[in-house]
Amino acid sequence: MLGRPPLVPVDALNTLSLVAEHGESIGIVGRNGSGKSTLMRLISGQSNPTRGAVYASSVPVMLGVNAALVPELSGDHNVILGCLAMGMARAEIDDKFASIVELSGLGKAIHLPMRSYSSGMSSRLRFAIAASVDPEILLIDEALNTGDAQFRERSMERMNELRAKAGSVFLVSHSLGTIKEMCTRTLWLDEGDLLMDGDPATVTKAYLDYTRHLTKGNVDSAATIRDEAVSTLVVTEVEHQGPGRRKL
Ligand SMILES: Nc1ncnc2c1ncn2[C@@H]1O[C@H](COP(=O)(O)OP(=O)(O)OP(=O)(O)O)[C@@H](O)[C@H]1O
Repeated sequence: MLGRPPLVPVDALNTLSLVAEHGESIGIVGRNGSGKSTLMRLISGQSNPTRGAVYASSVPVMLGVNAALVPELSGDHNVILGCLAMGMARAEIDDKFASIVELSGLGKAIHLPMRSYSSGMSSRLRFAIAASVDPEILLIDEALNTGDAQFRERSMERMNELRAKAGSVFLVSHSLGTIKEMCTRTLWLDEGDLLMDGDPATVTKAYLDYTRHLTKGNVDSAATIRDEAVSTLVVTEVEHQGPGRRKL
């Protein structure tokens, strides 16, 4: 039968509460569909929570400028457009222009229309534009991390620089090595629930144990690991913030 597809409500993320301190680099791990990107979108303000609120000392910036770019325009015009969309003044764009083009590694292709780029080339340009901001609160979703080996290395360098400058970083990654290497704290999400919030080595070990048991079909032992993880959670109560803070 033709007609409208049924609307299916999805609880992408259930009630959770946490405080990120200045200087923390917080990794987020979890299976596909566990709510990691949703949490990042809530923190960045790209989505609004159905209930609750996010308070931040400055505007959190997600590494990515997808919506702003125009395929018909050349790479260099898109650099300007992307930077304007991120709120940069023209003088700042002029200062940063050369380094953005260099980071993109596109060479002469920067003068060609973006629609002529391969998907890897487009990602490189997007990343180079996005990485030109120096936010206090930085959000990195691994899904953005594309490109060839050479570009990955260069983008990692720039990400490390950004992380070093930023006050707080949130990093979503399926690479537990990256999480352990780069983060001071790790959150484990599963089916929209926050299961664990602690040091990266402990949390990634529990998560890995859990997925191994699930892969082997040991549903009961996986559930035990899940329950143990949840029992370590300490509920953070966040009070309504006073002046100087903004509700996002
Ligand atoms: N725009 C959307 N419309 C409907 N459901 C959505 C939408 N975005 C996310 N979801 C659902 O919300 C849940 C959480 O998705 P989310 O993208 O946050 O997961 P994730 O942990 O980032 O997954 P992955 O590791 O696959 O990137 C999933 O069940 C997903 O299907």
